[in-house]
Formats: sequence, C-alpha cells, structure tokens
Amino acid sequence: MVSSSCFETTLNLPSLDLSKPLQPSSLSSLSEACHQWGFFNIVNHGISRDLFENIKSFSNQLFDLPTEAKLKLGPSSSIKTYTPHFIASPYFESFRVSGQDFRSSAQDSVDVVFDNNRHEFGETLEEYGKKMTELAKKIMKIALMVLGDGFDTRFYDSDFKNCHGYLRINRYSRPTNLEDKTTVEGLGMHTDMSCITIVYQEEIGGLQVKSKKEGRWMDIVPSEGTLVVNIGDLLQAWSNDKLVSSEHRVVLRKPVNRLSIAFFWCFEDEKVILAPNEVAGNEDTRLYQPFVCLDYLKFRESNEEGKFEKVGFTVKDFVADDTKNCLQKSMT
Ligand SMILES: O=C(O)CCC(=O)C(=O)O
Ligand SMILES: [Fe+2]
Repeated sequence: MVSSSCFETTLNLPSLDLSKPLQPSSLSSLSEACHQWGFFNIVNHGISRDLFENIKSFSNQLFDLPTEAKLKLGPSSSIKTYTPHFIASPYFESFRVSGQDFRSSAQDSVDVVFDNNRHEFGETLEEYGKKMTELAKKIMKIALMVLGDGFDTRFYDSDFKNCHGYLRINRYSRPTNLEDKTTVEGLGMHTDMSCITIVYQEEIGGLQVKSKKEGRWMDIVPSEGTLVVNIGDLLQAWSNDKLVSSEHRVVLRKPVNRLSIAFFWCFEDEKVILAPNEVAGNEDTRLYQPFVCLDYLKFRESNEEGKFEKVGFTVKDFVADDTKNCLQKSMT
C-alpha cells in the first residue's frame, strides 16, 4: 500500500468501486485500510465531474469577494457560515452549507453577499448535498460490514438512521513563502468529529495522513473521479477503535489556490455513543464509557487546541478528561 522515495511517501489506498457488488476481496482490503489508516478511496460514486466544476466555479466567485463582504457571513455576524483566513491558518478560509435543506442554507448566505439572484448556487449545492447524503448512507453500511458479517442490517437502523450531514467548502490561497520551504501547512493536524467524511480534493493534492507506526506524513494522491473517505472520531468511539480516526492535514506545495469540498456525516447531537457488545467485546475490552455526542462536540469547541482548525485533541482526550463527561460519570 506504501511506496516511498527519499522525498515523499505515498499511500496508495484501496479504491472501492460503488458500481459493483461488494466482493469479499474488496471488503478485506477495505478492512485493512480502515484499521490501519482510517482512509480509503471510492470510485464510480455517481457524482459527475461537471457538478464538481460547477461548485468550484461558484465557490471561487464567493471566495474572490472582498473580505468585508465575506465577513457578513461570519464569524461575528448572525449567519455563521464563513470562516475567514487566520483562524485555521493564514491560507485557509471556508464556507459551510448545512443539511438537510442544503438549498436554503447555501442560498441564504449567497443572497447576503450577491446583489443579483443566483439561484444556481442553492440548486447546485442541493444536488451535491443530496447525492452525498445517499453516498454517506451507503458507505456507512459498508463500514458496518467491515466490522462484522451482517452488522449493517443489525446496527444501521438502531444507531445510524438519524445521522445528518453538512458540507464545508475549503479554499486555500496560494502560499507566498514557498521559496524558503518545500511545504506550507494549509490546515494543521486534526481528526474529524464526524462518523465519516467524504472529501473531494483537486488534482494538485496536498491531503496527508499520519502513519501510526513511524509518525510519518503520507500523501493521499488525488486521482480523477476518486473521492476520499475517512473515519471520524465518533465512529472510532462507536467501533471501540476497530475503525480508526487518523490525524491528517493539508500541505501546500505549489503557488496556486486549492479547493476542497468536505462532507461530514454525523450522529445527531443527543445520541449516546456506546459500542455494542458485539463490537466492544466484554467490559474489560470496552475503551469508552457512554457519552453524549454534543458533549464531545462542545469539548472540541471549548478547547483552543481541540478546535477543528488547530486540533490536537481527540475523542481519546475527551474520555481521559472525565470532569467534562457528566454522563460518563453518572453511568459509571
Ligand atoms: O482540504 C482537504 O483536502 C481536507 C480538509 C479536511 O481535512 C477537513 O475539512 O476536515
Ligand atoms: Fe479533516
């Protein structure tokens, strides 16, 4: 899975072909990737190149607006859909579109910053949001199959049917100080707070995952028509660490802008996360006491280091910090 030269280490993740019935051999390579890296690729996912290109072109129009216009969308305005430069990094800015009504979420923001009606923005993001939702449900079931035979039918409805998704469109501006460095960090090391995340990255690449063994950064090389899926903290906890939420980051190597679209598939806020016995084994092998999803999200938000932008804190730090975890205390 790994190839390396003296300059870089490249990770060739398995690609799951969603147009074909799932074969035992693809399930086993997927299982290895989910346990070792928490990342895999999907191809033939049914999302056309045109749809990505449309979103890219609309998004670039939005990001190209003057800063004062974009700040009408956050973070200090009532609409909090925009994260400006210098929060995550000097190069990173992002625009959030919430589900389930992706159309109104996107359109409400766009109407604030553009004078003329631009219905296409809402329509395009609605189409993307809906397709991503279907994709996330499919992938969630496959992730459950990785955990055990028949676990998709056993656990999907009981634990995952109220999951919801949101989108973040990220733009990284061209790095200015590449002369003295070979790479510039566009988004620092973090883990995702989702169950799963589905990412579209442009051909220039830059997404990296940290290897658990040597702590080395590995490049996730983009390829046309491929989407990257990664396991988030909440599924790691639910699966008792059988599926791993890996630390990842984005590096910028070329003097060009980079755009990515991340779709986060998450548990509902009030969900109590508890690995079923079939997954966790007995009480001695259970790694996480039950906790409420929202308490974890708040823990990440209230920790400067734990914010998605700066990160370092993960679900492991949360369970270690039992002063913050009331449910954990009350149930133990
Ligand atoms: O920009 C990317 O390729 C990945 C972004 C990411 O990791 C995130 O938004 O959580
Ligand atoms: Fe991420």
